[in-house]
Amino acid sequence: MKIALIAHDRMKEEIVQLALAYEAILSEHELFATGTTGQRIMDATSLTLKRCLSGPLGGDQQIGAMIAQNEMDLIIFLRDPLTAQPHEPDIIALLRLCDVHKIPFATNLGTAEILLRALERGELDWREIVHEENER
Ligand SMILES: O=C(CO)COP(=O)(O)O
Repeated sequence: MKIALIAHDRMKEEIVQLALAYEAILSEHELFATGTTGQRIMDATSLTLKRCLSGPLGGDQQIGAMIAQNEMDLIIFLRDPLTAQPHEPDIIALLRLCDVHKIPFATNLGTAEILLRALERGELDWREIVHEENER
């Protein structure tokens, strides 16, 4: 599965802790991240992530493009609910595309943990069927 991990600055420590706690599960998947988030996770874990640009420089849009092509299977995006972001339109666009393609999307730690446990139990395997149908 292709999983994107993204966090705003005030949430970076949370996503690093999440990646550490779920490293074994995450290591079985293809991981993507926005620039700084990806670097922080790679510095703290043994995970390898494909890093896009930093969010404000277009990283959200790069991940959004993958979602638009229905290539992304799970998004964990720990958004900062208390700080305005200069690239808010990119963030909203990413969210909207997840809804268009029915991609599981977590915006906080509570939901992120539920989704990662569901992933471990194989409850997101329906995404493989979506990919097979897209290839036809
Ligand atoms: O701004 C972001 C998401 O909107 C995250 O970008 P960075 O991971 O580069 O900080």
